[in-house]
Amino acid sequence: MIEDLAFQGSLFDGGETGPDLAFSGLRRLQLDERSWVDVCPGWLRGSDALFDAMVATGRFSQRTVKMWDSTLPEPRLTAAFDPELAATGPDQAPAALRDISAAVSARYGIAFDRVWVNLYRDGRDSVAWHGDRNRHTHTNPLVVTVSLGARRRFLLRPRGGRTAHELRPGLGDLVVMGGACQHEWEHTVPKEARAVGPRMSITMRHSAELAATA
Ligand SMILES: O=C(O)CCC(=O)C(=O)O
Ligand SMILES: [Fe+2]
Repeated sequence: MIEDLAFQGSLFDGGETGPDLAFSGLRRLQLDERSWVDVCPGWLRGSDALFDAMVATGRFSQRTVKMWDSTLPEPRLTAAFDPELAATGPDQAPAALRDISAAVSARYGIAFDRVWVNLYRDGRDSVAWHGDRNRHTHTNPLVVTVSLGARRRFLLRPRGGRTAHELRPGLGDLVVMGGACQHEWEHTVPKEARAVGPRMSITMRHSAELAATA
């Protein structure tokens, strides 16, 4: 099944993988006075090759989530990677992860050293409305997402409110959530009834605290 996903991933954005160090086309969506989302369409060239290389690591698995009294399988696959160990260490992660992490770290002035990758196999895979858990350990954390493969809806709403923004990241698009986004807003990748190809999201977070001025 995973091999099928790799094949389908190769239909979109071919060529050699590399981030756009100029971040050309980046625009900031100001959600309110305290929260924002940066969007840079097509930021990662050759995103297909990375999609395939990530699948080939064979590191994806299905975690479980606790819902009230029961434990359920999460409706997506996930894998953790250490960008420092990319290509060299036992992690066997594609070298592109290190380049991506270096590029966003330089741009945003903080080391993105925590990498989680999500694989939405089809429209049945999803993630429910949430703010990322690093909001409990960090003030106004930045959360970077690089999307590979098919476009999926990515929605934002004020915590507990109505959907206010819809993005459709895929194909190497970069999305960065910042300001109070994790505290005061929620995001989701909802299930889709129509046929959708597989999408992968590389999420990067920082373990250090941001400088007060950032
Ligand atoms: O797949 C995405 O773009 C979002 C993933 C996400 O929100 C998360 O893993 O916390
Ligand atoms: Fe999230």
